[in-house]
Amino acid sequence: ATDIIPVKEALKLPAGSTVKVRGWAYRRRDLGDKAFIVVRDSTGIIQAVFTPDSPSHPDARKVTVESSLVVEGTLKDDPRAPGGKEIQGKKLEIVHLAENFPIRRDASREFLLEVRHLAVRSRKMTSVLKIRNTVFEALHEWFRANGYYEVQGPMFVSAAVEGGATLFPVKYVDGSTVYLTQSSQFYLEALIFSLEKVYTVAPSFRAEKSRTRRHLTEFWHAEAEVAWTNLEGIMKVEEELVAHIVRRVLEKNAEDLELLGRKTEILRNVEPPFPRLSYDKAIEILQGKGFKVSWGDDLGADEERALTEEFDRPFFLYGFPVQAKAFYHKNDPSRPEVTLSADLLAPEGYGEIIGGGERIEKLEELVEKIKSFGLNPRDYEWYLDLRRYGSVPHAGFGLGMDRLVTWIAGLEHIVDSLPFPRTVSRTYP
Ligand SMILES: NC(=O)C[C@H]([NH3+])C(=O)NS(=O)(=O)OC[C@H]1O[C@@H](n2cnc3c(N)ncnc32)[C@H](O)[C@@H]1O
Ligand SMILES: [Mg+2]
Repeated sequence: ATDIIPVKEALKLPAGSTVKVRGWAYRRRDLGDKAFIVVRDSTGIIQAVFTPDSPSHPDARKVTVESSLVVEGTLKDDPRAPGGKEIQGKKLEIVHLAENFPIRRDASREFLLEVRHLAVRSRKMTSVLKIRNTVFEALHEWFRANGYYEVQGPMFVSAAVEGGATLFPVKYVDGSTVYLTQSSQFYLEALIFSLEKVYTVAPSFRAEKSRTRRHLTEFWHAEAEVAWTNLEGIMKVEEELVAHIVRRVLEKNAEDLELLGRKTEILRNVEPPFPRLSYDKAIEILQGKGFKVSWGDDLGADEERALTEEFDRPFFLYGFPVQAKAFYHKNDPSRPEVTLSADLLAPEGYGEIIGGGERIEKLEELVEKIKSFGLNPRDYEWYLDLRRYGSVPHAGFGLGMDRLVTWIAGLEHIVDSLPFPRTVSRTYP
């Protein structure tokens, strides 16, 4: 009996080989009395043709798109077929005859989101998911190879990390109101007193009102925290990590990047050290480009997009004004109006993929900062405790995994970077 092999392996065999593959009918058409079925499995697609002399010909003509099946036959070279080979079908087992598959080639973007549970079968989505897999795998690989411990923070939390405006309140079992986590940062800061270098990969939740191509309401957030280090130290971690991830995708997903039509030259520039641009200089550049920005303003997607035009690789934007960053950022002692913060911006218009910096390690300074932001120190009691018992200089960052995948894969919209996106207007399927 012939063993079932992946489509990708079958395509490597010489003409005349007997092959057996299984998967789903990706395409289906009849040409005269020949029944053509393009079989898809997780490794690729291959065309099979059944002619009237094959006992399976009647079944082949019954096959509908997305029917699950097993096909056996002899390989023949055919430059017109995908992968340059075609199976001369001998045997066909229909595992399940699909009902009328609702996705057509001209399906709208909105419809494809509505039936995302079926649209994930597309070759584009399959390639994106393989790239996403490599991004997550490479991130864990780098952290593990560099002495970090993987830890987990809670998803139910009691206070905002990144401002109250994007908190999702949840009615807890005891009737109290808690929130979905915006960031595991504070919990990582607690854990460095045990493990010194920690990271986590978990969902974070933001009730973002803005409909943009880079905001989700639930996104995958890789965060790290490192004791004894500073802004420069954490930027070095970030650039080595991102360079490692991009290198791995270039190594392992060349075919996927090609299927997506992704030009990869710029990804080959992703080697440390990344350029560093001060916020001051960024404001000058933007004003020079005609943007109506003044020093102190936060920078939005348009401003970031304009800045990325100055670079052909990811770059750090550092030294944000105090009022443009969250309360926990440490003020620069030599210039108290700015923080020891840095965002990492991806080129080609993608903008911010990482936010991070040095944390305030002195109790009094942190209490003052919390109050100056109009927040109540009592809401941050346990976080303040971390400054009462052997406080240390420390820094960390948060990397948006979906944004990173969007940039590396060269996607139009962040919703295309993960299987089941959650946005302002979508929580289905
Ligand atoms: N441990 C830390 O220092 C992380 C810090 N508390 C934090 O949450 N920073 S951040 O708000 O800039 O978010 C970090 C990154 O998280 C991503 N991010 C942030 N918000 C979103 C939304 N809404 N959708 C998708 N991705 C998002 C984006 O890449 C940001 O650069
Ligand atoms: Mg940010």
